[in-house]
Parts: sequence; structure tokens; C-alpha cells
Amino acid sequence: MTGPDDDTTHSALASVGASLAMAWASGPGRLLLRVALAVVASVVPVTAAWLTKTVLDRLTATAGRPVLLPVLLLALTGVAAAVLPQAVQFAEAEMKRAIDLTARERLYAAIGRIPGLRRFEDPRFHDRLSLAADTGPSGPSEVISGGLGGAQGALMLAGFVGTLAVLSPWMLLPVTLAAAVALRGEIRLSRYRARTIWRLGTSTRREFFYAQLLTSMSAAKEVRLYGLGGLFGTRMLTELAHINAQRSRMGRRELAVQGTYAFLGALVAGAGLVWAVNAARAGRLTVGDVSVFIAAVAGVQTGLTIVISSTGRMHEAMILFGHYRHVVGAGPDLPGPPDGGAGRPVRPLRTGIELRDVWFRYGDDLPWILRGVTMTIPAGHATALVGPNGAGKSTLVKLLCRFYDPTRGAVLWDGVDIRELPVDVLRRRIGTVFQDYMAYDLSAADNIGVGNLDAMADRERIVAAARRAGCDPALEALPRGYDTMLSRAFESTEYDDPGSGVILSGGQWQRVAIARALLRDDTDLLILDEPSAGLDAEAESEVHRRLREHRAGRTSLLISHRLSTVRDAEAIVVLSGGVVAEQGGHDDLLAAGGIYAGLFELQASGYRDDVRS
Ligand SMILES: Nc1ncnc2c1ncn2[C@@H]1O[C@H](COP(=O)(O)OP(=O)(O)OP(=O)(O)O)[C@@H](O)[C@H]1O
Repeated sequence: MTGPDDDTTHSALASVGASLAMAWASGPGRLLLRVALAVVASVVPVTAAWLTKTVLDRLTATAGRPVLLPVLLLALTGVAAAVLPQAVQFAEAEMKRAIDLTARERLYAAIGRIPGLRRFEDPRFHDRLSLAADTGPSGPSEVISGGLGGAQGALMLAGFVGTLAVLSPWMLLPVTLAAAVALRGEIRLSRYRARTIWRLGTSTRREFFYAQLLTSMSAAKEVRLYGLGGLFGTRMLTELAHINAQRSRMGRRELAVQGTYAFLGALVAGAGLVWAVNAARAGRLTVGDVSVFIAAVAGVQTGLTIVISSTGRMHEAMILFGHYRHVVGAGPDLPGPPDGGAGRPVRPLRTGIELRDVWFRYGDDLPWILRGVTMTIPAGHATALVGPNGAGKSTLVKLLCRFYDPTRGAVLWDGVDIRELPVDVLRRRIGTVFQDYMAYDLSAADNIGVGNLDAMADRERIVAAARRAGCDPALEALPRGYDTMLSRAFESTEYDDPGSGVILSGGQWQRVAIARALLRDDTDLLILDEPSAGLDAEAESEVHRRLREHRAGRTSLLISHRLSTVRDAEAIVVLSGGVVAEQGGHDDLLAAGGIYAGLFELQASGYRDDVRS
């Protein structure tokens, strides 16, 4: 991935095209209104200057000439000049809101379409993602407003340059020179600004991370117990100090560059004023000429300032919008089916899932986690996976769900490589309780319902899943039953009752996570990664009894460190050092006297010792 320096002219122009297309898609009427207002706003000052000249010349002319019409027109342009800024602001805000909505919709849809997990672990992608989320939605309106502002300034500039050309062509030279220098400086400034924002991405995210730790509910316990407030606070402030130093450097540079141009502009205007007054004294200019000259010099300066600042704003927005376009256009991080089509249909599992010589590591420079794993999860049977911490059990689950592809080897679904299957359909066939399952700040019903969107509104199925997971009595007893918010982060919107949110215990949450997976009752494969780690002994045995009933005749993969819960599995696979070290039934493995037998004996003796003592 590249930084904004690599954003070429082509890419910047593509940002303009994409911005216009998005503005048009968000509401052509708003875009056209904004364009029309820009045209009017550019014409008004020039018209006002010429009308002022006409009025003054007619007033000072020896033979009295009618002034009513130009005065009325001048008053009209005054009204337009007074109302236009508000109208432009309103039209711009309307357009911005509409584009923001479209841009966010497309951004989050694109993020949702990333099938794998690899991108989310890439810090550079994260930097881009936060820039895309922060600046992307306002990017198109910034590009368009900058462009229109620039066009408006340019039109106004053209009008006043024409005026100057008529009155004093030689004044054009210093004015144009000052403009060219200022424009170049502003473009370099905008590039520098965009580069600084990009460079500050990591610090900004870190600062946000520490700020969140200091305020989040989930970290509150440890932060207080270990007295981490000071440490995280200092780290947050260090990041902030770094960000502020960079921004302050940027501010100083802006001040130096823009101050110099303002000074140059004022010098040119002052010199012009001296000349005009002298020319009027000498009778070469009328009073009206002097007024339009003063307006023209000021207008050229204003027009230039608008062109320069708008170009800078547009340029910076184009570069930053490049990050948004990159994220939205990034495409999938896992290859689709080989023929480029929809992929082969995922048929209900008949024979089983096979891992064939699977090698996997999380990155080219990271160690191998799986080193040629070959095993089968037969259809209709319960398979258990055990092994020490870090053996790669959860990694294997991620490969089964196809969050990553094996670095070498293949995962086969009834003999078909899962890379040939549509990943979303494959995932619909799998129900999983992850070791690090999510606890959503949603109602109890929604926390289960998200496991199967088709059943989300079906309370009966949700309650049935909760019963199977053994959490129905606990949820039923909540203040609002299944409608109770399982969080204190938000007020319940339905009841508008800040006291209605509850916090479940770890074991209760675990059962809710199990119910979520069980709501997918038509899946082919049920994966349970440490489903009962947080349960007390009685609850654990009850949950396992229910799960056994549920799994009976279904294909399941159970991962557990408590070997008493896996002994009933038809096949137990021991993963160690990234390879399948042993496999077989409980009795066979015990008889073999290998790793499993050793672990089982260790756990059993722990209980026996406790009973004896
Ligand atoms: N996203 C990741 N990026 C890099 N390394 C990872 C990632 N996830 C896991 N690992 C590494 O992969 C190895 C296997 O982790 P995994 O979670 O699969 O083990 P496990 O057998 O499930 O362990 P446990 O019994 O502790 O749950 C560990 O060394 C871990 O540090």
C-alpha cells in the first residue's frame, strides 16, 4: 500500500470524477443548485463594481444623466450579495449531508464485502480505513465545493482582470505574478497537509486507543485495579503532544506561506491605489473609473484568494479521498471461485470435511502455525480437537470458516476445495461459537437473533435456541425479558428507561453465544471452540449434555481443554507443534499412552488428589 505521495495526477483526477459521480448519485438537483449559485456568486461582484462606476460617473457628469435604473440594479446586486453566502452555505450543507450518506453506505458495504480477516490485521490498512471513515464521507463535497469555489473565484477573477485590462493593462503583470506564486505555494501546502495527516494516522489511532481505554467499561476494572490511569493517560498525552507538534508545524508553515502572499497582494493593491488617485488628479480617470479600479484590484485579490484556497482545499480533499477510494475499491482479500463465476453450489455435507496437508502462517515473515495437518471431520459425527495453548486449534477453525486460505494444502467440503465454493454460502452452512465470541450492546433477543438473520424476528425460535443453550430461565427473568438490553452503554430506546440495561455474568454470556450458534439449526457443521470455559461444573455438564443431544447425528467439531467434555466424541484429534500428533477414540488414545493419555491423567489426578485431601 502506498501513501498520498504516490497519488498521481491521474488518481487525483479520478477522485474528481468519483466525487462528481457520487454527488450526482446522491441528488442531481442539489449539485445543480450548488453550481448555479456558484455562477451567480461569481458574477455579482463584477456587476456591482461596474454599476457603481456608472452611478458615480452619471452623478459627477456635467450634463445630468438618469441614475435611477443603475441605482436600482445596484441595490438588487447588493441584496443578492447579502443573501448569496447563506444560500451557498445551505446548498453546500444539503449536498454534503446527502453525499455523506451515500459515501458511508458505500464504505461500510465495501468493508462488509471483505471476506477474510487478513486486511483487518494490517496496520496500514487500518490507517487508511480510519482516514477513509473520517475524511472519506466529506471528501466528495470538499472536492466539489473546492472545485466550485475555485471556478467561482476564477470567473470573478476573469471579470475583474477584464476590468483591469480596460483601465490599466500594466497592473495585470504584478497581479498575475503574485497569483502564480501564491497558487504554486498553496498546492505545495495542500500536499504537505495531506502528507502530515497521513503520517499522523498511527499516532491518531493510538491516541484514540488510549483515550478509549480510559473511558471504556470493559477496561475500567483493570485500569483501576492495576492503577493504569496514569500510564495510559501519559501515553495518550505523549501521542497528543506529537500530533499537536506536527499540526503546529503545519500551522506555522501555513502562516508563513499565506501571510507572505497576503502581504504581496496588499503591496500590489496599495501601489495600484496610488496610481489611480494620481491618474484621476491628472484627469486621465473619472471618479467612477477610480471606484471600479479599486473594486477591481480588491476583486482580483479576493478572486485569487478564493481560487488559491479552493484549489488547495480541493487538492487536499482529492488526495485524502484517494484513501476512501482505495478502501472502497480494494476488492476481496480472498480469491473468488476459480472460474470467476458464482462458484460451485454448496451441497449438504454427505461425507465430511477434510484438511489435506494444510500448512498455514499468518504472514510470510511469521512462523508456521500449521505444518501439514491432515485430518477428517466425518459427516454426522462428533470430532474433538485438543492440544496445548497455541497449538493452532482456533487457527484451524478460522481456516474451516475460510477467514484465511491455507498457505499450502486444501480444505475440502465433500471432496471439493472450499476455495471453489461461494464463501457466503459456505459460511451459512456453519454455526460457530468462537472462543472470543462477541457480546453485543443489544437486547437479549437480538444477541441471539444475530446468529441467523432469517430467524431474528422469530421469537419462538430464539427462545428455543436459548432453551437448548440453557439460558432461557435467566433471560426470561430479566426486567424486560428477552427485550432487555444486555448493556449499560445505551439507554433502551424502546422503553426509554436508563435502568433497564443489565450486565450478564461470563457464563451467562457464554450460553447466549451458544444459543446464537444454535439458532442456525439447519447448518451442516457446528464448531464449538471452548464453549464452556466460563461455566461452573454443573452448568458445564448440563450444557454439554444439551449440546450432545443437539449434535447427535450432526457434524460437529468441539475444541476443549477439559478432556472430560471430549471423551464422548467419536474421534479425538490431538494437535501439537502444528501437526496432528495423535488421533482416535478416547479409550484408544488412553491405551496408546501418548500426549492425550498424559493430559487426561494429569487432569484426572488433579481431581483425585483434591478428593483425597
Ligand atoms: N491473527 C494472528 N496473527 C498472528 N499470529 C496469530 C494470530 N492469531 C493467532 N496467532 C498465533 O497463532 C498461534 C496459534 O494460535 P491459536 O489461537 O490458533 O492457538 P490455540 O491452539 O487455539 O490456543 P489456545 O488453546 O490458547 O486457544 C499462536 O502462537 C498465536 O500467537
